[in-house]
Amino acid sequence: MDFFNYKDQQLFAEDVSVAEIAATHNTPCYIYSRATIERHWLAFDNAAKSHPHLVCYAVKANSNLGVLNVMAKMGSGFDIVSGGELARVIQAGGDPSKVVFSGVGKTEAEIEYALEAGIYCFNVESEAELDRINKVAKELELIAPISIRVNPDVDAKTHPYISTGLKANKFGIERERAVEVYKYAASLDNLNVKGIDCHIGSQLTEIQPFIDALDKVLNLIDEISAAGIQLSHLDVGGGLGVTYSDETPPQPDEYVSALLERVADRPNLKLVFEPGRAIMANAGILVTKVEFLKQGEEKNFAIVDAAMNDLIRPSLYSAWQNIIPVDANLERESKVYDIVGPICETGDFLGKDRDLAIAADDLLAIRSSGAYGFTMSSNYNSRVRAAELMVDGDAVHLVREREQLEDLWKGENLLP
Ligand SMILES: Cc1ncc(COP(=O)(O)O)c(C=O)c1O
Ligand SMILES: N[C@@H](CCCC[NH3+])C(=O)O
Repeated sequence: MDFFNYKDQQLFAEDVSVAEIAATHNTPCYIYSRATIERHWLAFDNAAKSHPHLVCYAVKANSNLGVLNVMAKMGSGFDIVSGGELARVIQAGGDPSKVVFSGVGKTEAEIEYALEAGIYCFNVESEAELDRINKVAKELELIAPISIRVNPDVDAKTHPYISTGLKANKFGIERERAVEVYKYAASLDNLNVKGIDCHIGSQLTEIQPFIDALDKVLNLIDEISAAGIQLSHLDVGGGLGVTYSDETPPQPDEYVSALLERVADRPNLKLVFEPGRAIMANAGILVTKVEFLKQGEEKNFAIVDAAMNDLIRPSLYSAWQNIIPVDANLERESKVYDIVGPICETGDFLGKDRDLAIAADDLLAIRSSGAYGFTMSSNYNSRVRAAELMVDGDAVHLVREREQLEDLWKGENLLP
């Protein structure tokens, strides 16, 4: 079921007309659907019911407090990569004891904050990090729960910028050295070695790389166990892809079932999932208004009021996201356009060569923008950041106000 759909050729978010939201809250704005978030999160959780598990939503995909609050209310765990994300989880009512802390560069201050908050586990990426966590835990007279992220050297067959499980990537510990590093971790007094972790990349559209990585990690768990270290959980990371155009990734329940099959003979090994994109991407759209249509010598441009600072995926990864009219009932001449923003970069585009029937002042919706949309936005060109709205049935909640131009324009005289 798609909660962003046309009714009488008008785009709706659940029960609310997108044009009405744009009229009230202005553009560009992100609109999220609560029902979609819940449906996607539950797809993971329900599919894993038969096995001990924890779904830890990857906060980096979308850290809006309203979004986190929807997840917290369902009992979700969270995968974080900074102290800032932990603060947001706590502010949104999330349970710190269900938080896993990933990332290669945790600072002492972040480790201290997470230890005091009582998180579930640190996913550790190097020996130097083990030493740092041990040191901070000792100073606080606490024991830090840890997993080690292992790099299984599996090709995720995704965009090179978002592939993380190859030897050439900065993430995790090489498979060959893993047992040795586990022994080292177990020798440190203020660490509790609880689990193992792996994450091979994002936007994976095939199941096989996940299975290959899992099999390698299960093998490793046996080796670690033979070395006298018993692990109680396996964090399989995130990375399940979504449909942006014609990709056919496995559905969350297929993905979870395929992984569960491999651990059926390990009923005490808790599985941790870290999905981000699969929950949020298609739970959000970015709405933008056409400012001008411009005829170039070789191309037609639709200059819109959203830009690469609002949604950087097309510029950064050449990502394709569907762009559709909010009102599909307008009489317009159809042309092929590049949809571009006002930023002073040739790379500032949201879509290229799109067949659209539009005119100035029309509204467009950029689909699949709920993940890695607002969280990767910036103030580049001193542009204000978009508002974020959450639709819940027929109610619309402003879950983050648009930044105000005045705040940017006030300026202070910083020179003596
Ligand atoms: C460690 C870790 N976990 C989870 C995720 C979430 O990934 P995705 O949004 O692809 O599910 C990422 C990002 O790729 C990650 O680096
Ligand atoms: N930001 C990326 C995904 C990176 C995943 C984070 N580990 C995207 O938009 O596709």
